[in-house]
Amino acid sequence: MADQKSRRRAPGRVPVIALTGHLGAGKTSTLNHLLRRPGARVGVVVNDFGSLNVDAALVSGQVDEAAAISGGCVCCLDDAGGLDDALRRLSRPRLRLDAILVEASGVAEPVTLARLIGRSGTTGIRPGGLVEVIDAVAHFRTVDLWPEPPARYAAATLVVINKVDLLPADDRDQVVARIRDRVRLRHPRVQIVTARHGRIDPGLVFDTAADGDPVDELPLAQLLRDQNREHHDHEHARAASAELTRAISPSMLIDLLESPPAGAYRLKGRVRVHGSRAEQGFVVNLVGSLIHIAALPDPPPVGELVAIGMQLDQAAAQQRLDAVAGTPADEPDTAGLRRLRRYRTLST
Ligand SMILES: Nc1nc2c(ncn2[C@@H]2O[C@H](COP(=O)(O)OP(=O)(O)OP(=O)(O)O)[C@@H](O)[C@H]2O)c(=O)[nH]1
Repeated sequence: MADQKSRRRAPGRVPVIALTGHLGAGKTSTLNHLLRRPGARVGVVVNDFGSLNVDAALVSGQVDEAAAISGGCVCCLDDAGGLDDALRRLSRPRLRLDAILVEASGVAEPVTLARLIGRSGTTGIRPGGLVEVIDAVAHFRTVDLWPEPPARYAAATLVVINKVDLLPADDRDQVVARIRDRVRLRHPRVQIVTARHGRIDPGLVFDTAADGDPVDELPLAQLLRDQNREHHDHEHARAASAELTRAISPSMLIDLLESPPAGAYRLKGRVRVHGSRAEQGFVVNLVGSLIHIAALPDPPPVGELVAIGMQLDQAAAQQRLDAVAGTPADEPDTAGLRRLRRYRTLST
C-alpha cells in the first residue's frame, strides 16, 4: 500500500494556477474559498499593486506556504517581480505542495501572466490553468468596453462570473447571459460558472490542473498582439498607501470610504479602532461605490490602507490616507462607530 506521503501529491511538477480579474472582482474571496478545501496542500503567491500587501495579510494563516510580491503589478516589474523566485521556492519537493495559486493584482494582464508562468524557467512547476474572476456588476463599465471582446477572456481556462447576488433579480439572467456570450465570442470552449463571494467548486480549479493538461494550449503570441491593440489599463493604474501604526478614527475612515479620493476605484485595508470597551479590527473594502466592512477576530497590530485607480490623483489620495493614519484617535468615537457598525451589518 502506498504510504501517506507518496499519496499526498501526484508525482511530477506542481501545477500553478493563476487567479486574475479586475480590481475588486473577487480574487481574494475566491482564493480564500479555495484555501478552505480540506486535504490539499496549497501554496500561494500574492501580488498586490500597492506597496503594502493587504491581500497577503488576508490569506496568511490559512495557507501552507505563502510568498508575497508587492510594489507593483507582477507583469510590469522587471524579472516578473520575483515570480520565478517565489515559484522556485514553493515548488521545492520537500514542501510536497499539491498546487500553487498565484493571485495577480487587479491590474495584471492575464495573457502576460499566463505567459510568465508558461515560460517560467522553474523546473518543478507546470501551468495549471487560469481562473478569470469577473465582477458581474461592474464588468461592462471596467473591463469589456470595446466592440471586440477583450483578449483576456482567451487566456482563461475557467471564468467565474462573481457577485451575481448584487445583480437586480429581474436583470440577473440577462446580464449573466450577456457576459457569457461575450466570453464565448473569444473563447468558445471555456468553462463558465456563476458565483457569490467566489464560492466555486474547488474541484473545478484543481481539476483544471490535471496532469494531462497541455503545457501551453493558448495561442499566446496572437493573444499578446491582440492585447497590445487594446487599452492597457495596467500601465495607468496608480496606488497610494499608508501604514496604520495606531487606532484610527472611524468617522475619518467612513468619510474616506463614502467620498474616496479622486480616481480611486478601489480602497482596501485592515484597520484598528477604539470600540466602546476594547480595540477592534476590521477589513474594509470599497469597489466602485460599494462599501464592505467585516470584523477581524483580532485588531491588527499594524494595519494598512491602500487606494488604487486608473486615474487616481496620487498626491491627493496620499494626503487623505496620511491624514487618517496620523490623526490621533485614542477615545471611542460613538458617532463614527455607529456609522462603521451600520456598514458592517449591511455587509453580512
Ligand atoms: N456582495 C458580494 N460582494 C463580494 C462578492 N465577491 C467579493 N465581494 C466583495 O468585494 C470586495 C472585493 O473583493 P476581493 O475578493 O477583495 O476582490 P479582489 O479581486 O481580490 O480585489 P483586488 O485584489 O483589490 O483587485 C470585498 O468587499 C468582498 O467582500 C460577491 O460575490 N458578492
